[in-house]
Formats: sequence, structure tokens, C-alpha cells
Amino acid sequence: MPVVSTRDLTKTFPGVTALDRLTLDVGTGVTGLVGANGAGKSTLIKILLGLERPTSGHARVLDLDVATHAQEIRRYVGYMPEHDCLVPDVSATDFVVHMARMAGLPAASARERTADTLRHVGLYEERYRLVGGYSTGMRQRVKLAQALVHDPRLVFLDEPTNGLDPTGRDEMLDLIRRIGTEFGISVIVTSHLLGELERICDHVVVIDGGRLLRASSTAEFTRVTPVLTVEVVAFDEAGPTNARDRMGQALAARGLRVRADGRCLAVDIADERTYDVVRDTAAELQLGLVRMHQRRHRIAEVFRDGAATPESEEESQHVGAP
Ligand SMILES: Nc1ncnc2c1ncn2[C@@H]1O[C@H](COP(=O)(O)OP(=O)(O)OP(=O)(O)O)[C@@H](O)[C@H]1O
Repeated sequence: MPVVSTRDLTKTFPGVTALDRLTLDVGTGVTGLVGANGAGKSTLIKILLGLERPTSGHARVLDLDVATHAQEIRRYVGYMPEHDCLVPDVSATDFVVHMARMAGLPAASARERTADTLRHVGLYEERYRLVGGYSTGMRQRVKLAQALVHDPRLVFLDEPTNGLDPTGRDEMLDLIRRIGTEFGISVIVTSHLLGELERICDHVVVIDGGRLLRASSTAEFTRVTPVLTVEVVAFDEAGPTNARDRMGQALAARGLRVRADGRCLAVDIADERTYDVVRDTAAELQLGLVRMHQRRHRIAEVFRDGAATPESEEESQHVGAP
């Protein structure tokens, strides 16, 4: 059973179509919802939580209709909003206990669950300090804790790494991954930073202008392609592009299909001997072989090309065609 499914979901604001007949099924696990600013990610989450009404179309969360079961849905679902929702002059404990009570937990279990959850997000030692004195990373963790405190089956995390430095971002991503793997809670996480989602998500959904661009497993997005990325350097004074082009021409003369790919060459793998041909050609031309590895699709290519094909115009430009 999908945790979220939408059918022809449309939301218009005056002059703006935020969601445009979006039809989508999201399964269990950690799913990344990717889109540029204004793509419609937050609007979708708000509709799924029953906080916004769709203009037309249908949506179900955990098999419950958002139009008729919004309150029940919120009992089973946690939500970490994008913007700051914290009260500065209360402690993390008081805030999270309050949110647990709002979610319907009795006082004793609200306190117990709050202590557990703050420990999981790494704030146990600091739990009685006022939130107003917290760093951005700590504030994001409090927001995450309140989304988890009532033991939901599904959490929506809206841009959880916003404003974090690289270390804080890595820690937050690890935490999100653990929510999915250790606690078995399904996660839908939005981000405009594609690399993050490659790291932690099982599935990726890409929306653009309120429409579905692509939905598939991360493995499918980043699968290995039958193309070698090759980078060479010259030991003489010739520049890096010159070395790349000399190598490209020599490989093409040996019957390989080669394209320029920035500083590198993209070489189609004809068979197992392709690796040897590349190595021997570099040696013959007295070029240093900096790298030679099989290429992976990148999620970013979905945005650049409008479809997840590895061949952009730049990459298709042939060098040294015989
Ligand atoms: N309450 C609203 N009134 C009018 N327009 C809105 C409203 N909420 C969203 N929009 C518009 O709908 C579009 C989608 O917005 P949304 O916030 O869902 O995008 P997003 O993908 O979450 O982007 P961001 O990461 O910038 O929040 C945008 O053009 C936005 O300006």
C-alpha cells in the first residue's frame, strides 16, 4: 500500500498554479521530494496534511482520504515545517511535551516520549535549555523531535537541512536515514539540494512547475551507465584541454566513441578491452591517466535535461571524430 497517493491533484492560487494534475504514488521508506523553489513541494505537503484544500483532484495518506480524514491523518503523521515554528522562551523539553500532548499523548507518556526523542536527535544534555539560545542546527533538531514524538508512521520533513553548515547537514541527513532504517518510519523529505537525496533516499520524486517530472528508485536514477569517464593530463606544457583532445582523437582513431565532458572524456564501453585501450593510449601519448571510472547517472541530470538521460549537448559534442 502506498503511504501517499494523489490523483490529478491541482492547486491554484490567484495567478499561480502550484500543483498541476499531479498523479503520484509514494511507497514506504525514505523518499526525496525534489524541486526548485516554487515547484510546489510545500503546497503538496500542506494538502496531504489537510492544511490546504486542493482546487481539484484527490489525495490519500496511509490510505485515508485527506478531504474527509485530515484529523486522523495528523495522528499518524509527523510534520517538520520549513520555517521556524519554535517559541524562544521555553525549553526543548517543554515545547516537545506540549506538541506531544497536542498529538493526544497522556501527560506521563508525553514526558517519557519527549526524553526518548530528544535523546535520539542528540539534544538530551541540552533539553532544559531555552530554545532561544540554541544554534540553527539544534533548532532544526527540536523541530525534528516534535515531528517524531507521537511515534508517527510517516513524517514529512520540509527542507530539514536549511541553514545548516556542512557538518550539521551531514548529521541531519544521518538522523533522517536512521528514522527510516532503525525506527521503520516512512519519510518524505524535501530538498533543492540534489546530492543530499542521492545519499539518503530509497526513492526520488521530482516535481517541476507543479507537475511530476519523474518518480523512481534512487538506484535507478544513479545507475551505472556503459560509459567511462576518463581524465588525462599532459606532463609537457600543453594545457589540459589539449591533452583531452589528443587523447580523444587517439581513442576515436582506435574505433571508440568519445565525447568531451568538461575536462574529461566520456568513452562508450564497447567491451572489456576498452579499459586496456584507454590505458595503453594514454601511455603511448605519454599522458597521465588521472581517472578512469564507470559513469553514474546523477539526479541533477533530470533538471538539466528535462529527463534522466546522461547525454546533454555538451556531452554529445564529439571530439576527434575520425
Ligand atoms: N498561500 C499562497 N498564496 C499564493 N501563492 C502561493 C501560496 N502558497 C504557495 N504559493 C505559490 O505556489 C507556488 C508553489 O509554492 P510552494 O511553496 O509549494 O513551492 P516549494 O516547491 O515548496 O518552494 P519553496 O522551497 O520555495 O517553498 C509558488 O509560485 C508560490 O509562490
